[in-house]
Amino acid sequence: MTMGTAAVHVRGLWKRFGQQVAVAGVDLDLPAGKFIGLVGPNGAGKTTTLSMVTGLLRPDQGSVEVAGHDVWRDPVAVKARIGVLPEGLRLFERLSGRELLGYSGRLRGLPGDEVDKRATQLLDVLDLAGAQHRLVVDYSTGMRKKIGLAAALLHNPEVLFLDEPFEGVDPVSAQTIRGVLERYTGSGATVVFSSHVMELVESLCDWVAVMAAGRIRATGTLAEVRGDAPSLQAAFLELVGAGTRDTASDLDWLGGGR
Ligand SMILES: Nc1ncnc2c1ncn2[C@@H]1O[C@H](COP(=O)(O)OP(=O)(O)OP(=O)(O)O)[C@@H](O)[C@H]1O
Repeated sequence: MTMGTAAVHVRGLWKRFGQQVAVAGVDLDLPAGKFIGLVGPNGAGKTTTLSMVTGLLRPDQGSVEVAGHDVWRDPVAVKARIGVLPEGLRLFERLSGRELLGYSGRLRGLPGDEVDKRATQLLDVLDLAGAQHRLVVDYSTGMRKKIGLAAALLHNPEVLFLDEPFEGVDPVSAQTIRGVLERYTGSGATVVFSSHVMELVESLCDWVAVMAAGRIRATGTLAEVRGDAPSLQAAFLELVGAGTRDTASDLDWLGGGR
């Protein structure tokens, strides 16, 4: 696909869980070649939206195209072109890091020697070379995110989806992940990641979509979404209509040692 077109094109997306409306009519065009943040408070519908966009959860209504292909009519074409690091990532715990990459690469149809070459490079860049023969079950949270990221990147996808990729990751690993992602978008690929940490989104993304209560509240470049507000955080609080609840008097019993 060419630069300037939409990497993700969503129309009229809905998802209900019983009475709970998780996603309430989302329209979204995410530009290709950008580092994109999907931001919103807890429960905004980010994970539900990303699950529907990546073909993991069937929408009640609406259509999704990724890299020019319909996610629900042409799932194989879409899955070949995307990488996903889902929330609460499940990994094959009894494989070593290297075995996990070997397995992922073969599932993606890559030849064995190519998988080996790419796995060695990814393990190296992500600082996992020393732990490559340890079982994934013994990996720390940050190591799990990194090996999950390596598995999601192995087949060089056009679009990479990451649900809270920095949660539970220390600053050194975060910097490593960030370097890999910046290099990847620098070559024209698209990253879409969800987060509720505004500082992170502000420092990483060129483009953001703000979500609250199942709807998209704003989209555009950081400058466009920030507008006149002093920070993305301030713009965000205004957009999602955060109340000025008096927490201090609500919790008058808390603190002070007596
Ligand atoms: N499987 C499910 N069954 C019932 N309700 C669900 C389910 N998945 C999500 N929800 C509800 O849908 C809403 C949106 O949830 P979602 O996980 O998409 O939000 P989120 O923006 O990713 O939040 P967070 O930042 O806390 O992960 C929430 O109210 C949640 O309780």
